[in-house]
Amino acid sequence: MNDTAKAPVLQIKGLNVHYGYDDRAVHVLRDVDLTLRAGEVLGIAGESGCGKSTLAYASTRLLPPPGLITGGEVIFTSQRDDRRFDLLELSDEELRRSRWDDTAIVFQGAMNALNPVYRIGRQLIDAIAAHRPGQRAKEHRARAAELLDMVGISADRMSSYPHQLSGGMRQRVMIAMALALEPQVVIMDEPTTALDVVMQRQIVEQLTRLRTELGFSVIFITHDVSLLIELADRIAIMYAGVIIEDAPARDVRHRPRHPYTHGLLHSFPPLHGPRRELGGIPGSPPDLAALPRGCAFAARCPVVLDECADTPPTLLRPDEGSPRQAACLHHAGRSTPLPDIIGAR
Ligand SMILES: Nc1ncnc2c1ncn2[C@@H]1O[C@H](COP(=O)(O)OP(=O)(O)OP(=O)(O)O)[C@@H](O)[C@H]1O
Repeated sequence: MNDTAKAPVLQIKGLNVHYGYDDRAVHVLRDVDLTLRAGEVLGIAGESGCGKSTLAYASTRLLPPPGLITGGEVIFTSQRDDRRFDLLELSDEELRRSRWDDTAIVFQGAMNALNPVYRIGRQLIDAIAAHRPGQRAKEHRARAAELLDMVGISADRMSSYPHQLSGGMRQRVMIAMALALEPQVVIMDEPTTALDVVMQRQIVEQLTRLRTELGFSVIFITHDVSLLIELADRIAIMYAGVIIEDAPARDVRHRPRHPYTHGLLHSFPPLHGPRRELGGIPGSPPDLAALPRGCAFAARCPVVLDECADTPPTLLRPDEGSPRQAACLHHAGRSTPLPDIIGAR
């Protein structure tokens, strides 16, 4: 089955977020469209401040003030029954029922969200019991032990307090908690960033295995595109609050279309394969409160054209049915195969 043939499980459509109110509000997410398909790992990468966390929070209705969703839809389509709804339209009660059961979230620094005064077994059991009140305590306990085992932590650790576990183990407990109710979608925002490379690698491998075993879909957010290349089926690159490239991971790796993607790839050492020269991207992202009229990346772009200053590029497919999209004037209106402009220069 090709990438676009799988059923969509989460469709983010025209999502807009502002921070602040009145004429001082800053438009942070601008018309974001993104589709997560059944069983897929969709990676989202971009430098700090480009809106990745805002996207995760907004699409799960967890955006704290002064963030405000100012437009769009987040359609969840269950793969197990015939439920289909816009998460942004749910009542608080409906949202409470859907959260963790349909969509679970592991946030940045989630390992610090464990309560220091309760044993980890207790915290897992409480989370399961809150959503499965019909089950017996014995079943909750067995499920908690099974979940810990799934993430490679022995069940006798149930009686440990969070401070008795390493950072990597605590993060795995949080992943176990997210998987407790067998959600169909798991959103992970920088789940491995605070960990060392070895632990990061172990968690990513574990996640890949669990995804295959349990069949959930993942949105994995990180600033490290090299990590996504290992893990994701598809990668969306964000810059200044918009998606600027969305393509299968292998295409992002071998033939990035957007000069920003190309720059990101040369900002992190690859986890595998030949070494490449690390250049980084000179300059820094623009102030979202004062975006330029044309392409937001123009000032940093190594292949900028004159018209980039005035014409904002839109996310386009080279042709109907292509799994790739890029928002760059170099690619606008061209048919496949797109010339690899960046490589050619
Ligand atoms: N509470 C807030 N009030 C005002 N602006 C905010 C607030 N939180 C975030 N922003 C702005 O929104 C933009 C996007 O931030 P966001 O945290 O979503 O980016 P990110 O890509 O996840 O970055 P990081 O990787 O550093 O978490 C940034 O420019 C930030 O300054």
